[in-house]
Amino acid sequence: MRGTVGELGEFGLIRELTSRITTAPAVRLGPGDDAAVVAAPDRRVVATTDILLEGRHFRRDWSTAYDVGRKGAAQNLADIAAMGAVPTAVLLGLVVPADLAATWPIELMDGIRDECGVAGAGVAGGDVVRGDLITVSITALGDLRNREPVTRSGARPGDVVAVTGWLGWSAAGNAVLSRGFRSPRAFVEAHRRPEPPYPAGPLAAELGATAMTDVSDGLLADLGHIAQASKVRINIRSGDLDVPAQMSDIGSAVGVDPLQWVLTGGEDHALVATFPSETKLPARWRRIGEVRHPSALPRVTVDDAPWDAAGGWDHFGDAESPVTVDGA
Ligand SMILES: Nc1ncnc2c1ncn2[C@@H]1O[C@H](COP(=O)(O)OP(=O)(O)OP(=O)(O)O)[C@@H](O)[C@H]1O
Ligand SMILES: Cc1ncc(C[n+]2csc(CCOP(=O)(O)O)c2C)c(N)n1
Ligand SMILES: [Mg+2]
Repeated sequence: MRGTVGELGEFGLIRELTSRITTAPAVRLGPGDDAAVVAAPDRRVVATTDILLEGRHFRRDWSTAYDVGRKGAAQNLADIAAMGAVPTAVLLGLVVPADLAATWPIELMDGIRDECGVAGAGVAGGDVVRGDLITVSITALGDLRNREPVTRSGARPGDVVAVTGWLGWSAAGNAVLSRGFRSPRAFVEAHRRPEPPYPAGPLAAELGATAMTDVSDGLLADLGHIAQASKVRINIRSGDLDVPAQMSDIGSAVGVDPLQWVLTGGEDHALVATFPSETKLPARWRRIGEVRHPSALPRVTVDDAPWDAAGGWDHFGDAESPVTVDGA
């Protein structure tokens, strides 16, 4: 594909994008009509939306269009899994400049399609608009399969806190990239393409998880949402967190405590959940803490003490990008 988006035109672009998607069981009527038709066997639909903005969520010199597609789909599909649901379909709202190479949105769509394929979902439709900054707005739908949704508000004192998936890898990759390096590759790749453990969400629901969320803003920040919604305190035991040797090496090289990445780095989309203490945790879930009664301490503590360094990502916070600004 040669030329720009402007040369292709709106309908030419839509034709290129939709010609690349594959079928999925839940998408009964895909792109091409005024709206799509998506099966909802449970009769309740789980729905979520997330925006990726060029410069804020991704940089074209750090990530390929394909990577951005994988990541944009992943962060939405992870939200569906975090409700204990199975992803069914996504819709793509896309803003692109007219002078953008046409290959960019096409490769983006390839990434979205492939990540949807990992999670079992399909692309049901979307919209394209011309604008100055690339904006990728994805909406994902999911099915509860006759189970109750796992909300943020069900954690109870005595529950155990467990996590599955990666923590701190994306933030370490971000730190590497923002210093102008391209390696170690594993961390850079983790930043470009998170790997949420999709099937673990419905499995946790099946096992009676009392609360769950995906880690998008940082473990402490996202557990803070659970603690607040559940009116409890959550304590994390730092000794139970995995800090890989290579992450420590990067930390030493750039002068950041790697535990800061594990505790406050977002974008890995690990799943963190609370379970009744007697639950036998499935393989790959690691126990990292426990739910306590509220006290004078902050809602989330590390080793039963306040965590004084930056807590996580806030788009409107003072330290807007706590994991990229020298890791503090
Ligand atoms: N503009 C908005 N209008 C209505 N509800 C919103 C809006 N922005 C956020 N929310 C709601 O607020 C809640 C928290 O949103 P948030 O974006 O923090 O969750 P998330 O998608 O899990 O996190 P992340 O965006 O970091 O992936 C969600 O239920 C979301 O639907
Ligand atoms: C170029 C660039 N700079 C910084 C970051 C880091 N970052 C951006 S948004 C976010 C939290 C989740 O956002 P949201 O709540 O919108 O899902 C994080 C950790 C990045 N990915 N790319
Ligand atoms: Mg989430």
